[in-house]
Amino acid sequence: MADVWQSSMDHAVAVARKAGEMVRGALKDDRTVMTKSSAVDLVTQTDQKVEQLIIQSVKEKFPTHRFIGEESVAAGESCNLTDDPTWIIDPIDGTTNFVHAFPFVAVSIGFSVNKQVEFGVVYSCLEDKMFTARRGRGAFCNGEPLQVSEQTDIHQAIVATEFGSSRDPTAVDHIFRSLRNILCLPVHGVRGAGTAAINMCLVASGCAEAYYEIGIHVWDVAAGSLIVSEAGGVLLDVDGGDVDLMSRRIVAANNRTIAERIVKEIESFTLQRDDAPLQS
Ligand SMILES: O=P(O)(O)O[C@H]1[C@H](O)[C@@H](O)[C@H](O)[C@H](O)[C@@H]1O
Ligand SMILES: [Mg+2]
Ligand SMILES: [Mg+2]
Repeated sequence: MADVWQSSMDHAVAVARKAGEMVRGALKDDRTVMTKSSAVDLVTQTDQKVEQLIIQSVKEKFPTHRFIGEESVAAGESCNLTDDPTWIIDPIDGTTNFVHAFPFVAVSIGFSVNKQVEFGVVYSCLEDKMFTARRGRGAFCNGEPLQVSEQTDIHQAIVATEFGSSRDPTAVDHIFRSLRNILCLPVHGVRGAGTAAINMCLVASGCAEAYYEIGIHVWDVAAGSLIVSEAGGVLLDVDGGDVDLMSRRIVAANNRTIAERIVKEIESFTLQRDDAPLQS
């Protein structure tokens, strides 16, 4: 049966590739670092230019579609997911990596309809890996099918996580205690690529058993969440309930056994939701 969202997905792949070229081109040149929510929440002109490139090109082709873009939200746009077709964009996932030329940087584009992610595209542009997933039709990297790891023993797992961009001491204490719990299980290792989207693609590829983080935003994980689930993985909230992409918390794992084991070790905390009303 023809796929009603195929042309949108094709466009997402094409524009992610174009965006990736822009990111690669700017890697050595763009040193105009600005900050957002904290001194370590970085943004560059390239983040802003790439988001504009993606939004403009989508608007020309699909004028009725809506957008949630990281840099547009930073500039004051609302972050509400409606039932309308919505492009959820992180122009550079891994801006800190980009600024330091640390070689994991992604363009992440999720597309949701009726609040459900229909396709996800993560272009790891320095590795030239194009990760894609279409709901119900599997996940791929450069056209090759992806499958999560079969490991069910947490002691033989690699777990990915990040420290995030908050330096609030209470939040950092929670993060460290969770990390300590997980390290001391013990697990084989803890890793972090510096980007939520690539961490999730590593789970989808079977290279890591799980990824969890508190503090991410919907644009970090919209595309990656579908890539993980279409590769056979599971998504949970850090308290073990259903994942909520607006809640800023996620566990993505190869299977439920690993996901639930990790949940037991996470010291959870709550942050302001992405869709909280704007403060005037
Ligand atoms: O701001 P960008 O788009 O680079 O994304 C974020 C990462 O994806 C997080 O995992 C990570 O922990 C950081 O919070 C980082 O900000
Ligand atoms: Mg991001
Ligand atoms: Mg970003």
